[in-house]
Amino acid sequence: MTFKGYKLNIWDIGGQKTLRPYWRNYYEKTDALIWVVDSADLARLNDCREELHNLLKEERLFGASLLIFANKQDIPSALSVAELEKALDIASISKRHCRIVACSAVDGTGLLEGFEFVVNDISSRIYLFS
Ligand SMILES: Nc1nc2c(ncn2[C@@H]2O[C@H](COP(=O)(O)OP(=O)(O)OP(=O)(O)O)[C@@H](O)[C@H]2O)c(=O)[nH]1
Repeated sequence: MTFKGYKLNIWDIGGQKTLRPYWRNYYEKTDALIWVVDSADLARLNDCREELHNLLKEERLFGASLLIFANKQDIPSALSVAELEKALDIASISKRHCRIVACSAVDGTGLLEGFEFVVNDISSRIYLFS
């Protein structure tokens, strides 16, 4: 995908438990993590928080920008960004460029805002070190 003149190579990696051991195959040279949360699925929030915080311990991902998409905002019962920040303990994520953006993959809300954050954050890093 090309966005704002940058070519993005994006891998959609399944979140199911059986697929999680394969996540490690994608850590090398990853510039950004996009963590998509089902904001309407309260039952999986604890698991979601634990997996996210475990993933962030991975040394090879220390430099990666983190975008959290609070997806499914089109569903009336979806948690707000503020509620998700609390449930996922986002405040404890330090030393990392992190943004949480409300979105809906169904109607497209928030997707541009999220990708703009990712691309701006990565590009500012690239220019800083080049
Ligand atoms: N209402 C609504 N439904 C959505 C939205 N995004 C995805 N879905 C639905 O949620 C279901 C699961 O979507 P997937 O894209 O398969 O979810 P996934 O997270 O990629 O699943 P894994 O790859 O197994 O982790 C599908 O029925 C989608 O249509 C959204 O923003 N709003």
